Amino acid sequence: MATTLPRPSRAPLSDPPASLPPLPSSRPLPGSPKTPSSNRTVSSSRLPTSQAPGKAPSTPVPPLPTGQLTEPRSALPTPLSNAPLKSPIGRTPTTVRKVVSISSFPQPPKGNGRFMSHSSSPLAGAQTETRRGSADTDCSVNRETRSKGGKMKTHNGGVALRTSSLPGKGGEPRTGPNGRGSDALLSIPSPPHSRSSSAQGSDSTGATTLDESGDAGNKIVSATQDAKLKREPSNKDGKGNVIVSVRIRPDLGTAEGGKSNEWLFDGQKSLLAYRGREGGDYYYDNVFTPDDGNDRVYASSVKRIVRRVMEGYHGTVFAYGMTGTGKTFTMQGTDPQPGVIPLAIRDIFSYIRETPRREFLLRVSYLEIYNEKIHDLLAASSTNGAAVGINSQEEIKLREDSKRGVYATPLKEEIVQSPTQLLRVIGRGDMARRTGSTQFNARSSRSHAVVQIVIESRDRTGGNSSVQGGKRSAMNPGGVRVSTLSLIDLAGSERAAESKERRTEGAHINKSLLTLGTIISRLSKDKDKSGNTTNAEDRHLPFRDSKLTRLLQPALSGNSLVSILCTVHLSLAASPAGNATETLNTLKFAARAKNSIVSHAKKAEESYGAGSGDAGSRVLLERYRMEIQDLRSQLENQAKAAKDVEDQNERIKEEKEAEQRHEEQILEIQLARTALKERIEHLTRLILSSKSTGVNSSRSFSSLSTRVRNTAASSDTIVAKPLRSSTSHSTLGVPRPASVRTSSAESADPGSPTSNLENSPTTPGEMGSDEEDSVGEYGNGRASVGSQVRALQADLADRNQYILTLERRLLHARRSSHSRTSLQLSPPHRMSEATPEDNVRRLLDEKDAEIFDLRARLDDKERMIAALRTAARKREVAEMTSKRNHRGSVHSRKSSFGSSTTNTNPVSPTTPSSFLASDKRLKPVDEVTRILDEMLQDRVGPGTQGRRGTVRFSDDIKPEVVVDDVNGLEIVKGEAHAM
Ligand SMILES: Nc1ncnc2c1ncn2[C@@H]1O[C@H](COP(=O)(O)OP(=O)(O)OP(=O)(O)O)[C@@H](O)[C@H]1O
Repeated sequence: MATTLPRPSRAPLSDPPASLPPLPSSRPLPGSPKTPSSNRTVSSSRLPTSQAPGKAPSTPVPPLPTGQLTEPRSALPTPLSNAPLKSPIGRTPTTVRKVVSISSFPQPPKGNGRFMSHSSSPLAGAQTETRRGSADTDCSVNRETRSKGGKMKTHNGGVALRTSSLPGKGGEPRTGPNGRGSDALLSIPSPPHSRSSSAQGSDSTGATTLDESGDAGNKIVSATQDAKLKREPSNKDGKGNVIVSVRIRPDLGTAEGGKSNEWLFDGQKSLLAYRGREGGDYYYDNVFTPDDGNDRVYASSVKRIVRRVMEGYHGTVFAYGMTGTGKTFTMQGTDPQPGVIPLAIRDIFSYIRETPRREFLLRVSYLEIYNEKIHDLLAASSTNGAAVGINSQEEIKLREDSKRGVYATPLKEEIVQSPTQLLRVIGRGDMARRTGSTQFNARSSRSHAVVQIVIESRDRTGGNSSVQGGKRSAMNPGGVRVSTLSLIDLAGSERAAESKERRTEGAHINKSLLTLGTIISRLSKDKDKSGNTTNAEDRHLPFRDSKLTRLLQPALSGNSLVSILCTVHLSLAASPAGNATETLNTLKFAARAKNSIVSHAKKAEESYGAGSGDAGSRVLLERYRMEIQDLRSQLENQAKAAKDVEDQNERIKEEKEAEQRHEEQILEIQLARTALKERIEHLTRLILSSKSTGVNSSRSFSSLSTRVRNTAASSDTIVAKPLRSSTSHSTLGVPRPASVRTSSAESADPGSPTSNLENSPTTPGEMGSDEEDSVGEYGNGRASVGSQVRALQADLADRNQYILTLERRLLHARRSSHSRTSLQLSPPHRMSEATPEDNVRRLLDEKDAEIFDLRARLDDKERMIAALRTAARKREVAEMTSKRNHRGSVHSRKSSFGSSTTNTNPVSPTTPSSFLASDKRLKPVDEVTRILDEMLQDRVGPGTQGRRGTVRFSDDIKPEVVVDDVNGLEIVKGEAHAM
């Protein structure tokens, strides 16, 4: 079985590190040991060709000693049955000078590969079946550009090497042209000290694997170890933690260089061979032919890393190569052919869309290292493509942090939310980047440009919430994971330039690239069991010798997944200018990188809280979440406070309104009381007291008593009918019974009607019996005075009661009036115009006017009452006088004089004859009183203008005018009813 086959020996990558990359001078780099080519040369003619294609050898082959130079291929016990290398013109290449042994390189893809010389590439389309997967296609299925026939193309287009021994599709064992039977190596375990180990279950190349758990580093077998070390299973997809690819730039139809049969490549086998001096076969994870577009380059070498970055790993992609070979084209691309950066951005956002359970925050920075100085390309504004103010920037330094690693500061970072925005930001940085014309590139990048996309992500549902002492609930999302994708377009290495500026730039560029090469080279040196380099000098890795290597330190030290895209231009390499060395150096750099970078990339840990220090505070997602929480609670508090204030204002407003209403009511009551008191005083003054002139006459009192009795007897209704009833009768339009108001009670207190009420007779019977008692007790005029006083007191009590009623009604009227006024003011437009003060003022004015009106009317009526009282008093006096006279005449007639009763109209000295003359026309006092009451009712009826409760005469009852001749007053009589 092929699995027992030992590995064929490999030529070690023993080229001196100093030779990579080349210095601008054309002279060989010092200390650049050369492996004797004779020992390394394999004549293609000596390669076994007899074996049938696809057939693996059955004979086990012992491994060659480590470091041993390759034997001629024909001598190798290799299962290969390589076809002879042929030039397109049928010339068999004489030698394959060196077989570059990269033990961990991925195996060539299945199928019938075919080596092609570079120059044949334009024709390759006719011979190859190109089935490039879209950029979305997974790498493992995307390498379907298959050249039929297993031919290796030469640069000038010839078929150089037939790799008929390669297996076809279907996972058959496959051997490389140099005898690397992948399956042959499967069962050989890696030694403990091997730097090349694959994580279990990882999907990677034999050399580098992605360690999902992040524990085991993935190691690369150095070339020197290659022969003796056992091989890891090789992954045909060539994907791992470190992916090294070489891209061959197509000729663009210009006379850029020469054609050569010395350069051969086979994209299918990821092989690039140089048949010239110091040449050899170089295997990589990918060799992209000139036919391969950016999408294929991305899908095979970067896509997987981008996905891993989204999952929490750090990733670094950089393009390396001499000037004009297509680094910028590969990284940026063009509109029809977007490069790695735009394709990565597209995938980043696709991943975000496909992962709803996590939330993301993206920020981007863009810097360039120009002449060993770092410039922020986003901080510099650009005008018409020219960087403005880039030189006046604050110096950007590199710092190191245990969490962040090496980083540039201060550096502007922009938060981006869409692919378009991200592309726009990067495009802005591109505008600010330095470019210049070189010998091989009209628009050459003169600086190393680093786009850094920081991805913060967090599980929305809380993730492993228990880690925080169980305090985090589902409401609190999980910890924040921060990963970084660095996309680097290095400046091109260049030989001596003509202009001074270009030379200075070139010197810096080459120095940094040289340092990078040195580090890569030293990393690939032999290591002892503990992983230390055996050579003491090689233990020192000069990361600090250049800004570029310092910045790349975390990635080169294994913290990151790495994809190196090396670009070559074989036409240039074959040009008479002698760029073959440069191209070779690029290939060697790529080979060493593949062989030396140990990536033990781990998923970034999730962090909780904003943390402390710069590293912690950079977790913007967490900071923003906390800020959002903080702002939310502030908002809630403010809303609560606002509501409290609103409630308080409402309460204050209500209290003010209530207070105002209360004040208004008090004012109204006071006004009403004042008015009523005044009226009572008036009325009290009008009522005759016992001390009044004329009342103290005994004759008068006796006659008064008689009159009262007579009046009471003549009337069906009893005196001292409470005015309450009178009022209600009046209101209902029913004629009120007459009341007797014939005397005054000096002691009556208008302010305390209750006390008067208590003493006042409430029933007609009481009143009547009192009168009778009084008459009976005294039997003269004096006896009736007491009765009169009681009657007056009763009358006063009634009036007080009446006042109370009036007060209530007045209050009620005010309220109704107030509410009507409010309603009138209520329309929105008026409300918005009138302030509450205006309303109150207007209301007060109305009330004042009303009070004034009422007072005026009250005055009128009081004057009328006064006149009527006077008239009534005179009439009563006259009556009493006439009765006394009558009794006297009867008595005298009965006794001695026998005087006649014909004189019915005796003239009293106190009674004017005119009053007596008008006796017939005068109406009883109680009727007048009733009219007055009704008039008073009119005064206090509901409504300010007496609309309701106003006393009106009905149409069918004509008011009767009684003329008081004594006072010259006209008294209107008539049955009234409330309207
Ligand atoms: N694969 C390719 N297909 C088509 N054109 C390409 C390809 N690669 C490079 N080119 C073209 O070659 C020219 C030089 O390429 P580019 O500027 O990318 O080289 P570079 O390596 O970035 O050079 P420098 O280091 O000087 O910046 C450009 O015009 C570019 O469009």
